[in-house]
Amino acid sequence: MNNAILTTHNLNIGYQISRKNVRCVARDISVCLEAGELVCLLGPNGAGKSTLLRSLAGMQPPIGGEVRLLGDDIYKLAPPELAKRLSLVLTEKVDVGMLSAYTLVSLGRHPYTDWWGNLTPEDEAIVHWAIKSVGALHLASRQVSELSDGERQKIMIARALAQSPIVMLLDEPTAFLDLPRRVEIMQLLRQLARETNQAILLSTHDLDLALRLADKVWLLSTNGILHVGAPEDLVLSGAFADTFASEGVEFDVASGEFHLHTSHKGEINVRGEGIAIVWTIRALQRVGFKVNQIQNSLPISVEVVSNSKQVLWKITKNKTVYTYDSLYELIKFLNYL
Ligand SMILES: Nc1ncnc2c1ncn2[C@@H]1O[C@H](COP(=O)(O)OP(=O)(O)OP(=O)(O)O)[C@@H](O)[C@H]1O
Repeated sequence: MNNAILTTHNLNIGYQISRKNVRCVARDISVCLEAGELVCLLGPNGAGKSTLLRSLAGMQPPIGGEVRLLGDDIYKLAPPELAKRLSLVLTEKVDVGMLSAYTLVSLGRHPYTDWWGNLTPEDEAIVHWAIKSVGALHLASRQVSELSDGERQKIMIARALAQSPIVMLLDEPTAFLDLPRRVEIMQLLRQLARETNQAILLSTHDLDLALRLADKVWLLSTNGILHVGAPEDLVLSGAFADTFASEGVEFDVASGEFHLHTSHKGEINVRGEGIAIVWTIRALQRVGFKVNQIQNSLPISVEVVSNSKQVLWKITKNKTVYTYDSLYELIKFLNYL
């Protein structure tokens, strides 16, 4: 079934840097955004994520190719019609003066209101619904300038929702937020895509969250190629590791995490159960040990002994047993070996 809302054909994006010279950032992009999907646009710094979002939003003419929104060329749509179909949330903090959160969200109804911007009861209901959908009814009467970054981001999303678009584009909506707020905003956007059947595309540097929450990933590499697929498809194809390969850091396909290159310190046996063993393994890997949970014949072994009150680490080296009550002390001991 094809639920494509926004499609691109052989799109080349970039900048006209002089009369004769063009800087092409990415080329030959033929993709589509589908109804009800949350798509995360990932890529290293400078890959062209913001350029792509602006090009899809009709704010920056492409160097070649086309962007179609419900079949219409986006660059030929009249601005009011475009605003009814597409909303854009940018990262920059906008100076909105003394506006209340409610008033800011109600500006999202601008494409539908009369010349004076009067809201009908139906507009008011949509504004109320948008604020409620992002869980921000308690913020409605507050001044936007007094809101925290996370609170303001919710209000900006509500404003975009109030526009009743079919596509929402967001440039780094989780920048400046702490981890719980980032998870909350990403989950909210995924839920909104499902409930409103909108297509939502957001750029982010939150690779871990995108891997866990996105229906689809658009992965833009620095050579201007866009890889598209389920997050797991891009991990399995190696596109993820290749795109983020850099000196000192590598993507671990097995764990889905990025690891720093650390000098290899040797292999170590680890035994034990429960959550303490998980964090013991992480601590040992962090400092460069290869952990073995099966073999028992290695020169160094660690046993994690835990009860409801205490965790102890018993380390055996050359038949001598040393006991520590913190991973910090255990690692310190291993670093001296
Ligand atoms: N106005 C401009 N004129 C010419 N080149 C530009 C302009 N704006 C950006 N660029 C270049 O285009 C490339 C892509 O920039 P863009 O901001 O789209 O990347 P990004 O993936 O969003 O980066 P980041 O993750 O750092 O925000 C970069 O090489 C940048 O230097």
